[in-house]
Amino acid sequence: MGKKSRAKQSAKTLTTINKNKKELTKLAVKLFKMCIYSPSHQEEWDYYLKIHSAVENFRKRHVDGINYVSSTTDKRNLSLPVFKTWLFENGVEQNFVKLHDFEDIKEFGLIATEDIKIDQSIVTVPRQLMITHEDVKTSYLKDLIAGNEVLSVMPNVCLALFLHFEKYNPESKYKPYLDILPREFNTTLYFTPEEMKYLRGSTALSSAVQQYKSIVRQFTLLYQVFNGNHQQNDVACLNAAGREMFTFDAYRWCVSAVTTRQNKIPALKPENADDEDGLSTLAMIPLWDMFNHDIGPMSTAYNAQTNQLECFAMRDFAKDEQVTICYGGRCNSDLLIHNGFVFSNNPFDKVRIRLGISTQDPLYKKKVQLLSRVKCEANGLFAICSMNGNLPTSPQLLSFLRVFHMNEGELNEWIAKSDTELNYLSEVYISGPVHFSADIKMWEYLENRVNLLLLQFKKNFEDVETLLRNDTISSRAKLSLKLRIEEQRVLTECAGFCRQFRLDLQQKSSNILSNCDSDTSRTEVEALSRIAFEDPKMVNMKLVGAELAKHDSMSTHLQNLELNSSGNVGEKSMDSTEEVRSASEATENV
Ligand SMILES: C[S@@+](CC[C@H](N)C(=O)[O-])C[C@H]1O[C@@H](n2cnc3c(N)ncnc32)[C@H](O)[C@@H]1O
Repeated sequence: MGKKSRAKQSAKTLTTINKNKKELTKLAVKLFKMCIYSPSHQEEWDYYLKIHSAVENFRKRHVDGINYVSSTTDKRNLSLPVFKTWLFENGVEQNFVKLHDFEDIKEFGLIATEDIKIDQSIVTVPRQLMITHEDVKTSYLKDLIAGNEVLSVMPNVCLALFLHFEKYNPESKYKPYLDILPREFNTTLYFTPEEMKYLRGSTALSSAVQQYKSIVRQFTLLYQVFNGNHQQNDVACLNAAGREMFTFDAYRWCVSAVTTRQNKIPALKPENADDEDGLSTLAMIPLWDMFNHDIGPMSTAYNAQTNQLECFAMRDFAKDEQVTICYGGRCNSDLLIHNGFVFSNNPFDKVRIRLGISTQDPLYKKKVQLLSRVKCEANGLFAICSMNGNLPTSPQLLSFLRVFHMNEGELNEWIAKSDTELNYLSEVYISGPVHFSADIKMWEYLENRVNLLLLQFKKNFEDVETLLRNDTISSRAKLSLKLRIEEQRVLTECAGFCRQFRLDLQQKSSNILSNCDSDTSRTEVEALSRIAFEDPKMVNMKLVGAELAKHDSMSTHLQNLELNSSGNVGEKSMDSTEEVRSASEATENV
């Protein structure tokens, strides 16, 4: 080809690229607008299909226009030797554990090189090796973060973006770490509609769609920042390959790397902290984030004197056994959406069910008034918890159900009570005057509601076990199905509890009534009721209720590190389904 025709050809290519870019920017704007919409529960599946298809269209066009060869090998284990040397050279200590490739499940983890005793120190990671939000804020992303509405309030988005730019930084000090990370994840951001469809009928679908929508919205916003016509210095100074390679796939990879591995550690300077208390900052912690999860005590702490993270064995481990840590009390839907796995018989599991007071209810206003005094939504999602020897109901659910069932007289009586007295509404057994008939109705209602959900599931998934054995169904689809099976377990336990508790109440109620006649005063009935509930089981339930309430109001503690998987890389402004979560859950969301 001659000089002239080569020049003509490259001018033509440039025009095509620019045209493609313009079209992509238009598409990004359109996608962004689609993601502002909040679909109703009924619309949510069709809405998800619509966004998913638009994203696929965008992905295809975008990737077609990119010509970049990654320096990272497809095989993760080829990066292991360099990673190990990097850890050693940077002062990471590993005692009695080594990295292992569990090829059959496509996961890395750690195994014991000899017998390990509980509380033995197994891994120590110096702070300099971690990627913290505190550091990201002062990195080359500093100006961009400070001037961007989303980035300035969302530490996890900043971490994701930093991972992205470091991946395309040939000089990155974190390269050995980035190269060892999984090539893709099983978070629901990677699910196709075919894999997601098994979540239909579960409120986990709403959370998964909400997460998908938030990430698409963030992506389209950032895409416009990196591809705008008039780039400010804060963007123009960033690595060109990083900007060019900012695809949806790249972003969901970074987001998933963050949600599956992020953690909170104490901030060095309170003014740099992510929380209002000035305490913590988000961090990615190499090697420690290679531990897989099992149930057990929290066994990692941050040593503020040495500025390193110290991990101890949460139990005894035999030589060659996989060494695990506990990620904390996550329910399975959060684990699936943010961590890409489901844990069987998870004692921290909970299933959120949708409940609401109808606006047509003549007592709607009074019920809303009373509910707002106990900080409970009149319409939203309420948790049914895995029992694990405790109660299946959260304090919020109990308050809601009691208010939901009140007649006008009861509502007036309760509205007149002090805030302290209103706390009784969230106790499993209300001390003081016992409202038998209302509580019997309440437990019966919950039992019926839960049984209805169980029936629906049976109708839709007649033979779920066969589906799980079916080789033509993808492993991600099987994760959705596994979640549904776990939900069934939690709901079945709850229905059993409601039934037993209601029968107990009915029995006690009839015992009391048989000791009364028309002359028995209200005070005497109340005294009899109290005696009826003084049996060990009821007293025990009351204690459990109080314990649970205490637990619910606890936020994650800093010194005991939890893998902070439920910290959504979602927008700060949560939609209505998120807002109704209990206070403890809200604090977990970064
Ligand atoms: C912090 S990383 C642990 C290291 C990870 N296995 C790897 O290969 O890099 C968390 C991820 O490990 C996997 N994982 C951890 N615990 C698990 C478990 N109990 N069952 C299944 N997968 C698990 C999930 O993919 C999760 O997103």
